[in-house]
Amino acid sequence: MFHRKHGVQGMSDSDDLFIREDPIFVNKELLEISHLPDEGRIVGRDEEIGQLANAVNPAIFGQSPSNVLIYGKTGTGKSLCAKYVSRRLVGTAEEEGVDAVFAYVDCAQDTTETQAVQTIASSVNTEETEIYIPDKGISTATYYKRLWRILDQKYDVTLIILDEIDKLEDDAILMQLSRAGEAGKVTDCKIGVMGISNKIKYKDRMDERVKSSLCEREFVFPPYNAGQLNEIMAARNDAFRNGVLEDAVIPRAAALAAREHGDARKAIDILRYAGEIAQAKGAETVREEFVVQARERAEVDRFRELIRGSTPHSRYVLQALTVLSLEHNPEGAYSDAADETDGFRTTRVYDVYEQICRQEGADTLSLRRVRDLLKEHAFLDILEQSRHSGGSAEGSYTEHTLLEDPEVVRDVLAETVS
Ligand SMILES: Nc1ncnc2c1ncn2[C@@H]1O[C@H](COP(=O)(O)OP(=O)(O)OP(=O)(O)O)[C@@H](O)[C@H]1O
Repeated sequence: MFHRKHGVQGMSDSDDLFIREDPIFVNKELLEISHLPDEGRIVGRDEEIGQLANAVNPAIFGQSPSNVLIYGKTGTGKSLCAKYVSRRLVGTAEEEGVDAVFAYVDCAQDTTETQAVQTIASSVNTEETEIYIPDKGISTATYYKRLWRILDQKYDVTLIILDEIDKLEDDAILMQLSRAGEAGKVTDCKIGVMGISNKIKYKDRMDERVKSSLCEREFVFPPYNAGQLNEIMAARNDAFRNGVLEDAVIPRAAALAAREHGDARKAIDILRYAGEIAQAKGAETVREEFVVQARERAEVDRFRELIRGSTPHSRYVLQALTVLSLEHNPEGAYSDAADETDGFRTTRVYDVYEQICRQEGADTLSLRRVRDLLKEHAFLDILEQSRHSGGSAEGSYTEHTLLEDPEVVRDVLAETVS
């Protein structure tokens, strides 16, 4: 009986179990982070795009492009501009009769040399080469051999984008890529590397030889201001149905994102989440009040993304500061205003860090290394550092204040415990 009734209902032409038309979004892909906008939608990066293009320009004549390193805080358009310039370069080179290709590697995903070389080889390979690149099961050396053969056989120029290059376990692949030509492994194809990092000190860790060959040109992308974030979002407002997005939403989201980090990813996330909140509430329009809730969600996501693939010690250091912040400001007492919480001196953070290492059964890093890790977190606005003068007896010292909500940090760190 039930089946029959259900069947009849299912067959009627007005089954309202599913929503057939999204009432809020009409083209939601525009708000997906992986979406690569067209030129008209890239805002405030003309200069950076021009400089990058200039660095790789020789490639369109089949000559060696400069190797570049792009630095900047998260969400400043580094990956976007690198991919955009590479895509245009391949098109222009083709018009000039030069076979060009680019490969994109997310080094937070492909952290080992083998994974990275496999990704490059499989992304530039085509059926014509009749070379097989298995997902796994062959040695790193064999992946390289096959990669060099593909490059020689098919291309005049190859650009390799290594995003989050600092997440690579070591410099081995950089060494190989930078020396492929001179070592005679690849004779007919020029290789250019675009490294991307949000660790401003990354270069200091590089092997000297790799550094001199890979850092021919360096660019630093600044954070966006509210006006630019406004434009970036406005250029994608056709993700929403006509008339659904209330006028105050984008300016509010832009103001929030600019005040905190100038991060376009976060701004776009806020906009998408505000739409999803409207959907979930069955609201007819996306209202300004949804932006505040959306921001909280975007903040958690942003933090999760920031520490994705970070080293255990980088997380222990953060955990130490979080423990101190929570002790100082017990559950629920945290306020958004960072200046209401006191900072903690490096030595205090280090003491707690040592305890955490003991619990985790890990050896401790030196105080100097921990200081560097704290600096890296400060660059990404996870924490803030302030210098204090302790008087003649004490000398000056640094204090660290967590800028993220310590409860969010604690929860996200707990998810990623190895
Ligand atoms: N100038 C811009 N115009 C339009 N969209 C932008 C712009 N800059 C960034 N975006 C968008 O913001 C998001 C984040 O940008 P992107 O991934 O390039 O940042 P990133 O600097 O590489 O950050 P991360 O270091 O976290 O990887 C993407 O969806 C991108 O399309």
